[in-house]
Amino acid sequence: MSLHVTGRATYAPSPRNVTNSPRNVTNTSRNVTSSPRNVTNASRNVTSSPRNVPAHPPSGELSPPERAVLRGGAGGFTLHIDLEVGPGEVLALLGPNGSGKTTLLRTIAGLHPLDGTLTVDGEHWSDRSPQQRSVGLVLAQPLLFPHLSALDNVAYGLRSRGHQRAASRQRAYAELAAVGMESFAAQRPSQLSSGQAARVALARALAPGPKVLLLDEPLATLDPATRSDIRGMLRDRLRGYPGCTILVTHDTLDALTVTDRLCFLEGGRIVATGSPREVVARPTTPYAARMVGLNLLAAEVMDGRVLVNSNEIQTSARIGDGAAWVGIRPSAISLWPAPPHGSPRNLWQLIVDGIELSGQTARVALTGAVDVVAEVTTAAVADLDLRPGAPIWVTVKATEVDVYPKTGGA
Ligand SMILES: Nc1ncnc2c1ncn2[C@@H]1O[C@H](COP(=O)(O)OP(=O)(O)OP(=O)(O)O)[C@@H](O)[C@H]1O
Repeated sequence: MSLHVTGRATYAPSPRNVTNSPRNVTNTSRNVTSSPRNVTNASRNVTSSPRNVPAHPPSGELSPPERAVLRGGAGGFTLHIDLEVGPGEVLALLGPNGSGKTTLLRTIAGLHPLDGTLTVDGEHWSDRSPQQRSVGLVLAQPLLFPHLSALDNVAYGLRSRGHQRAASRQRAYAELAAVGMESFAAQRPSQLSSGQAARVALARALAPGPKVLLLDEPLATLDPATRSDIRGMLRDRLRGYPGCTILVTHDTLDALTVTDRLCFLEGGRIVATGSPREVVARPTTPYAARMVGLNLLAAEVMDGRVLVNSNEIQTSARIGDGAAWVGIRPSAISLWPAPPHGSPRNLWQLIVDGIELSGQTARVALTGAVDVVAEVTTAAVADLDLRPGAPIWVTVKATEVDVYPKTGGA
């Protein structure tokens, strides 16, 4: 099973979009909460539930932020995509708000038109209706049918595809067992915790054996402890799934621990891809660097000298001339009240821009000749009397500065 999607998906700038937009159907909170039908079979949203499709919402009915989202901004939006997902591969789709992640999922599910081609398992899907696509979908809200048991929620997709009741329930039971929920088979959604409901939602999406599994921030609404639990379950369950999975997330841990490959979207384009290991070691976009907590500086290498904002950076790395990235781990940055002496190192006097505490560690944003974040102990914050606006001496050993070409890395 493999998936290849290439082409464009566009939202026109015209406000007329509001009346036709598929986004009206699945993504506004009104639709999501009003009908669980939205979830189990993406196609149903569009065709079979008029309740969900406000044909001509009176202009006063939408709030200004809702209208802005539906319009896609004054200039509209175009997703340019060329993406392959291999058999059994779990791909993380990452990027800032509005970069096109959900649009890509919707395009694959057939809920948004594609000007291009989509092949899955060698079959052309571009002209198929959403109903004809073998897609499982999980959203942030599990949206289970409240009047059905967990078992019948999971069996629903099979039943609606014409499978016998007994066979559907047997399969549904196996799917519940695969996510550790067999003992909750008879429970109604109102009797389940948020984590249990998330497990049932995954079982429901996988029960019909879809070729493609689309997960749009499935852990986003869970509390941290449940999230960590469900993240482990997701990783285990997906390991045995032969189809193609795309997981949209804003969470670094989800991306690094659940997926095989990371794909970064920005402004509707793929700007970087790489394995979790590659992205952690050498991110190539500021967004990716922030996600993995690395300082990333745009540099130019000229005659072997590495320049950031015309400041030379000392590094033991050697690369050819041209555009490059400089990567510095926050923990490799040392702060001093006065300039220290010693081995070859970078020395700057910078200004403290902000301080964030997390347990025993503080992240100190620094600005000046270079803009970096340093990670120090909270004790150091007190000892150095760090506060926004204060000058501070900053060193980084040459051996701690990685330099790589802008075209390399992930
Ligand atoms: N129905 C629509 N009509 C017009 N523009 C839309 C519509 N839906 C989304 N857009 C615009 O398309 C762009 C991409 O939106 P999309 O929801 O795909 O982003 P995203 O990366 O999933 O964002 P987030 O992380 O906030 O969920 C945004 O500029 C958005 O405003």
